[in-house]
Amino acid sequence: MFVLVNLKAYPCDPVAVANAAATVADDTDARIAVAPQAAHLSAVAGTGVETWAQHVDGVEHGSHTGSTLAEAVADAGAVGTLINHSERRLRLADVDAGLRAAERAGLETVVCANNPRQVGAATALGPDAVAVEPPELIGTGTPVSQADPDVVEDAVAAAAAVDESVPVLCGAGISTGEDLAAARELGSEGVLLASGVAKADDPEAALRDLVSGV
Ligand SMILES: O=C[C@H](O)COP(=O)(O)O
Repeated sequence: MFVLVNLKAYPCDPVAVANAAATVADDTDARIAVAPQAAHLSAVAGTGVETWAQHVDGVEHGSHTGSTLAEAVADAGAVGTLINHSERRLRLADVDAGLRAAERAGLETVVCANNPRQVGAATALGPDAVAVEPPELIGTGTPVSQADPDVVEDAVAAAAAVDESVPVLCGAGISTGEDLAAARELGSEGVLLASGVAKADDPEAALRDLVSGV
């Protein structure tokens, strides 16, 4: 199971969370990655934790003020990127362009989708993985894997119908080992989570609990 921790724009200490994630990953052999704000990528990568971007734009080097360039993200130490997070939704053409930019820069990709139909469409664009996240459960602490198991199973089926080699992650409200174990039972190969770690008083303890479900 892949545990991808998105720090969003939460007021946590990204380096402290990254150090906690690196420690837990080393102790447990779990695959844990942290996706901080773009401005914090270098600092987070400096901890040795697997580092992901929250977004890249579908642009190349050139006149693109304010954009997030895939090559710059990779130079800062990221090895992967989210695309089309529910809080950073893109048009289909921009998801495609973001994927091609990430590929060009050698970044692994997870394309997010709100429901199984979108998972099928996202899979057709050729990402390394897709993640299903019902927007209404994001940030609620109510885990998708227990509150809405059908959406996870249907997402796994939707991705497999397009390309069986593309793994499915699930996210929204995941915070415990029990939530992660439930996700795995439904066919998910990883979890995308944020508040359960970024807002935890003790991120290391939160991560240890999570990976107990691996
Ligand atoms: O990127 C993470 C997801 O939006 C889930 O957020 P959450 O774990 O706070 O529900």
